[in-house]
Amino acid sequence: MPRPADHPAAPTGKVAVLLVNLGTPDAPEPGAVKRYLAQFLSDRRVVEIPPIIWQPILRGVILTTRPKKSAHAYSLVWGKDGSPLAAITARQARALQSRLGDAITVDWAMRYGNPSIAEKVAALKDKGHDRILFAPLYPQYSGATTATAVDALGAALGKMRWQPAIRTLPPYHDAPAYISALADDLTAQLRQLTQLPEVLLLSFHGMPERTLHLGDPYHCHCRKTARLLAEALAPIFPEMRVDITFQSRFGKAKWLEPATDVTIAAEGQAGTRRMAVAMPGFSADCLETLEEIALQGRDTFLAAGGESYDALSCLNDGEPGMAMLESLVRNELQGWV
Ligand SMILES: C=CC1=C(C)c2cc3[nH]c(cc4nc(cc5[nH]c(cc1n2)c(C)c5CCC(=O)O)C(CCC(=O)O)=C4C)c(C)c3C=C
Ligand SMILES: [Fe+2]
Ligand SMILES: [Fe+2]
Repeated sequence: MPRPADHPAAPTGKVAVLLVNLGTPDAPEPGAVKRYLAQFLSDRRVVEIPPIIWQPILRGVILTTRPKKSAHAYSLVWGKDGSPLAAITARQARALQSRLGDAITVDWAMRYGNPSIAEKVAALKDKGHDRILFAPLYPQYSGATTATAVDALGAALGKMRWQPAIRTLPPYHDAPAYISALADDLTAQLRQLTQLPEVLLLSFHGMPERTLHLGDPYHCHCRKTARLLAEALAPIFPEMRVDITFQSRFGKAKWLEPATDVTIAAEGQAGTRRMAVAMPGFSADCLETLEEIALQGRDTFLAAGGESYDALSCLNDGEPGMAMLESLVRNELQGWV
């Protein structure tokens, strides 16, 4: 039977993978950073203070002071392709696309800023993708990252008459493919250093400590990743100590400890001469790895008496990380392709 002339086009039958990361400003300028921070820090999954108390602090204090300081920090790491987080996430999507082939579409979106989850899900559906694997690139689950990304997806679906079927990539903090990708990648980076570090810090993004007591598994996920990674590295580098720390403290509440900056200073003061820092919880290098850890971390360590300091790269779009992502994604796509 021919389709009536006034029937809308209804493409179907395609499968997509949508990689998702946190988001970043559109430019390293105070105005763009302010717009980004206003959206990010108004998310009640991120700052769990009642809006009646938090919004006056955010609008009156934080958004009048932090954008200028953060914009300067962003300008130190901004590349010719823009923000490192966005540029690397785009490269990861391209690399995964060529690994998966044309039968599956790979795209990427950000929880805050651009490109948004809502616009990407709508565009994929319009082009006939009625099955979408939604993949937040956070190995360790937290309410402030994984859950809020899925919330944004739910809000986007809530506006659609004809929703695609959805699967979400589970956290992969203890997946053998993730641990071995990290171990292989860090081994290669450590072997390129002129001298091995005495200590390797595994620095994860922090969270308020109370989230642990409220049942967020983030802390346990980070500790398990750190333990498995330390076990994988121990036979290769038996002389090197491996410690876990938490970085990027924000606000006045107590955050998970030990803090990375405090530990870097304490190591230098205690006589450690050579230190390296890896950040296994970040899928892509970003402000927090390139500025806070690579730049500020070095200053802190050298000022405390240390002699050599190396911030190691995240998995980014390198071979070990992309092979891991391909295997995680193929596993979740079973039955769809
Ligand atoms: C990897 C996991 C992350 C967790 C967990 C996380 C929690 C968290 N973050 C803030 C506040 C800020 N984070 C900022 C930057 C930022 N955070 C992550 C990842 C996690 N955050 C990334 C990848 C980035 C980098 C973004 C980029 O553009 O490169 C910032 C903005 C930068 C700044 O002004 O310092 C803030 C603010 C909180 C409060 C929180 C947990 C509750
Ligand atoms: Fe953060
Ligand atoms: Fe724990």
